[in-house]
Amino acid sequence: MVPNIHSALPVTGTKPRTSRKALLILGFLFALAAIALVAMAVSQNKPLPKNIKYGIVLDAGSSHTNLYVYEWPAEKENDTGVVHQVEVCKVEGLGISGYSQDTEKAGLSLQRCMKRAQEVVPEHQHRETPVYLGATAGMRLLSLQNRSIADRVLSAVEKTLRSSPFNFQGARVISGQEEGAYGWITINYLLGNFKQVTGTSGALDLGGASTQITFVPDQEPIESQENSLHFRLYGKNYKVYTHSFLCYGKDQALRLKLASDLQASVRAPDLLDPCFHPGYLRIMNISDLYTNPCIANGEQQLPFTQLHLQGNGDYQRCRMTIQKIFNTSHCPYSSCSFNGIFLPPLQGEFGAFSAFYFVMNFLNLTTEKSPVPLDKVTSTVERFCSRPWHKVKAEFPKIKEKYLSEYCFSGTYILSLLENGYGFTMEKWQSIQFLGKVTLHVDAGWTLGYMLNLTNMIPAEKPPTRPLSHASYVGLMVFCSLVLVAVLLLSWLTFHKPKCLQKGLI
Ligand SMILES: O=c1[nH]cnc2c1ncn2[C@@H]1O[C@H](COP(=O)(O)OP(=O)(O)O)[C@@H](O)[C@H]1O
Ligand SMILES: [Ca+2]
Repeated sequence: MVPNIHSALPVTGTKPRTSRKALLILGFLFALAAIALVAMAVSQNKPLPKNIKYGIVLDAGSSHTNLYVYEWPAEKENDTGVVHQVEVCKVEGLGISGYSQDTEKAGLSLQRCMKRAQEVVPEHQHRETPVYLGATAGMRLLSLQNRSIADRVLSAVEKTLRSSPFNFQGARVISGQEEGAYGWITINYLLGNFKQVTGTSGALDLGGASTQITFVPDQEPIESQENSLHFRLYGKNYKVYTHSFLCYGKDQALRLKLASDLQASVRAPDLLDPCFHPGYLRIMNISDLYTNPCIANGEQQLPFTQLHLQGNGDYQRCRMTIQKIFNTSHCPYSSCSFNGIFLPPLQGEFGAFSAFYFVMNFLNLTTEKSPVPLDKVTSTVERFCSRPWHKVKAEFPKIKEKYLSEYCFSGTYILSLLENGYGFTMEKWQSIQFLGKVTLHVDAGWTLGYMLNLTNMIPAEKPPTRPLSHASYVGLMVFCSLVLVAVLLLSWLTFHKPKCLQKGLI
C-alpha cells in the first residue's frame, strides 16, 4: 500500500521541528559554554592591578649623602632591569662623617630628604618599604680615626631613619669590597648582562675618599683572596676581581699630593701648584691637611700653620706630582696596580661612574657616542689647566668654586689613575665608557646593587619561566574555544541537516 503522504504529514511535520528546537538549544548551550570558557580564561589570567614595590637607599658618601627611591613591579621582582629610580634627593650640608664635632646633626641633616621620600612613596606602602643606609669611605676613615665618634654618627642617623614611617633595615659602614661589588652588580643588572651570553662589564667608581675597580678577569685564579669575590646569579657563576683604594678618592688624593709636595719642597708656606689654574690662590690650614689616617704624621715638623697654594696650570708637571702618590716599587704578585696591590690584566668593557663621570662630563668628554680617544682627553685637560683662573670663573659663574677650581687636578688625577695606576693604554682606554646613568633614569653607583642584594631580588638560580606569555595563553584559549564551537556546529550540520534537507523540510 502506498503510504498516504498527506496522512503522514502531521506526524513527520511535528517531529523535525521538535528535534530542530532541541538542536538549537543544544547549540546555544555549547556556544554559551564556549563563551563562558573564554570569559573565564580571560578574567582569570588578566594581569592583577599593577602592584608596585618601593625601596629606599641612602648613600652616605664622604662628601655628601644622596637618598634614592627605587620602584619595581612586584610580580616581576626576579626579572633583570625592572627597577626604576623614581627619586634622588641630595642631602644639604656635609657627608655624615663631617659631623664628628656635632654627631646629632648628622641625623638631623637627613630629615628633609626623608620627608621627600614620604611624598614619593604612597602612604599606605610606607610601612612595608625598606630603608637602608650605607656609609662609604668617609665613615671608614672616621672609624679608623675614632671608632666611638663614628658609632655616635651612625646612631644619630639610625635615630632619624627609625623615626620615619618606613621599614628601617639598618645603617652601617659598607666595606670597600662591598662598594665595588654592588657597583658592578648595579651596572650589569641594568645592562641586562646577567641574562645574556655576552660578558659582563667592569665597574670603575671614583668617590671623594676611595676609588673602586671591579671586573671579571680572564686569568684564574685570582691571586689574592681579599680581591676575589664569587657570585652565583641567575644560574651562572662569576669570579670577580675587586679592589677599593682607601684615600685614593679625588679629595683625599689631592691631600696626598699636597702632603707629598710639601715633603719634597723646601717646606715653605708658599707652594706653586701645577694642578691649579694660573692666578688661582688657595689658603689652607696645615691642620686640615693632616686630619685623617690617609696622611700619617709630618704636621709637627712644619714651622708654619698655613699653606698658600698658587696655581700655575701646568698639566705635565701636575701629572708628575700626582705620580708620586702611586708607589710602584714593589709587587708581590704577577702584576700590580700600585702600592703592592694585585691587579690582573684588564678585561672587557668598563663603565666609569660617580666622579669619573662628573669630571669627564664637565670637560665635555662624555657626549660623543664612541669613547673620546686618550690623546684627545689628555690635550683637553692640558688646555683646561693652562687657562687663567679668572677666565674659567667668568665662563662658569654658576658652578661651585670648590668643584670648578679642582677640575684641572681631578681630570689629571683621573688620567694618572687610569693610565699609570691601572694600566689603561691608548687601546684599552677605548673600552671605558663614562656613565652618569646606566639606563634612562637610574644613576650608576653601588646603591641599587646593595638593595637588590638585601631584598633578595637577584636569585642564584634562574627563576622558572612560564611556557607561554599571558597574551599568547589567552589567544590560544580563544582559538581553541572557537575551534570547539566550529566543530560542534559542523558535526550538527553533518549529522542532522542532510536528513532534514532530504525531506525538504528545512
Ligand atoms: O658635580 C660635581 N662635580 C665634581 N665633583 C663632584 C660633583 N658632585 C659630586 N662630586 C664629587 O664626587 C665625589 C663623590 O664622592 P662620595 O661623597 O661619594 O665619596 P666616597 O664614595 O669616597 O665616600 C666627591 O669628590 C665629590 O666632591
Ligand atoms: Ca661614592
